[in-house]
Amino acid sequence: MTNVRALAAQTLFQVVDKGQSLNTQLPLAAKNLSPKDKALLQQICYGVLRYLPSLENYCQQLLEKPLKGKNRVFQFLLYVGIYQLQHMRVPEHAAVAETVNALMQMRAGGLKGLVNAVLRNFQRQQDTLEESSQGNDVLTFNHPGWFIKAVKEAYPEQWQDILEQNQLQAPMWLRVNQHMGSTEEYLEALDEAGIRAEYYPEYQDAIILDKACDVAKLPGFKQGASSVQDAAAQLAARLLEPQDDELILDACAAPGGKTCHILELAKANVDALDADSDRLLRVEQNLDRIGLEANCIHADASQPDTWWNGQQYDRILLDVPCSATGVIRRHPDIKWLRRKTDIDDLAELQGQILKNIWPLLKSGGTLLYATCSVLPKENKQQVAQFLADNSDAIHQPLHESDTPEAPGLQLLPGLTDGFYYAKIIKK
Ligand SMILES: C[S@@+](CC[C@H](N)C(=O)[O-])C[C@H]1O[C@@H](n2cnc3c(N)ncnc32)[C@H](O)[C@@H]1O
Repeated sequence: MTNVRALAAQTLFQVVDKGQSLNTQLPLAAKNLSPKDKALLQQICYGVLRYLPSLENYCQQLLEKPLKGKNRVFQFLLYVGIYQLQHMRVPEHAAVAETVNALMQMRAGGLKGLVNAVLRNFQRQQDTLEESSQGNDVLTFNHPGWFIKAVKEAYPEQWQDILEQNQLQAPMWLRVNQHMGSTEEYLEALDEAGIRAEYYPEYQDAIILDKACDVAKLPGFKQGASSVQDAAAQLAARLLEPQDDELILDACAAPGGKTCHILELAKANVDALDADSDRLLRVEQNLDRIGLEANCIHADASQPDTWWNGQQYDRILLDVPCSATGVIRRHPDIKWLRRKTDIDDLAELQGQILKNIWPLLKSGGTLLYATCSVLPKENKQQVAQFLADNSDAIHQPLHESDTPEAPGLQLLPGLTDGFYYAKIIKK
């Protein structure tokens, strides 16, 4: 099947109804597409996931009854059609023609009349339909209700801004490999290659590109001169402050962005651990490209007795599994795949990993706890509880208002992704 709209409808059905991640479904759907069609498929899938509640609301009003059972996938095709009309400014005749072509390819020509009518009625009634979202937070901000409530509670002043940022396309940040040259030098190389970029000195190794570009066009990418990594994620290695010859544990390492950064900053001995063997392979691939080495271990960080050799670490990075609610703009499927109950389960797992990894740290050693979440339960509440439970854990402030009761540095999505860091030293 090569019709991009049909592929988008199938992909969205797999993600929203079948709970599959967009990261796994998109490459499967895009396998035989040209680069241009790949980009279109991605744009449509990201867009529909960004505006799903609104699209559902319009269809609810435009259809007598929702499409169900074996016709359910065509409900997603309607979302694709409406998304094109509302956000991509595709002319009505083209949006209808392309969507009908998709129907033909999906062997559902019988739905032509219905799809035609829904898309044309959407155009006619667009203003009224859009007004029907007013006063409803879920339809206004296009996030699940439980998440809006949690963000409102945690950030009474900033909740709207956070939700609006999540709807935007994320910028492309690079990490410059300090082994191979300075950030300023790489900025010059980008300029020579005609790639416009900017440097924010507070994110020492990071450069933001004006426009996302194919990594093959980046100077020295193949040789490891730079990597794609958000500036907030780049703070991990800098805050950990790795030193030459130290023994360091990166306990949840895959796909290895932070492992590579640690090794770019120091000639350290790094154990890179992950519970997912497929993802651990990606750590090895990333290390290979950069030409650095770590000891990759497939194991469960919450059960050190199954893999630890008894040698304590100088530094530990705990980039724990989390809700990923700080990176929704990069992964809009997170909004629909995460459930409210997942947060309690994740917080329990994070607490378990933190507790069981702590004995592996040397006296005087540093532990950096990190998540790409914006939810306090996974972040400051988690670390505050840990500090209260462990008298040998000394809280190390990362900024002026970082206290043991409300510990850590919480970055919200905007210039960078949403991230959380807390630094703890062992007595
Ligand atoms: C946030 S990601 C890590 C990202 C990584 N640090 C980087 O910068 O590329 C969390 C990782 O934790 C791994 N993970 C989940 N549960 C784990 C466990 N019990 N022990 C070790 N790793 C685990 C997941 O497979 C996932 O790769």
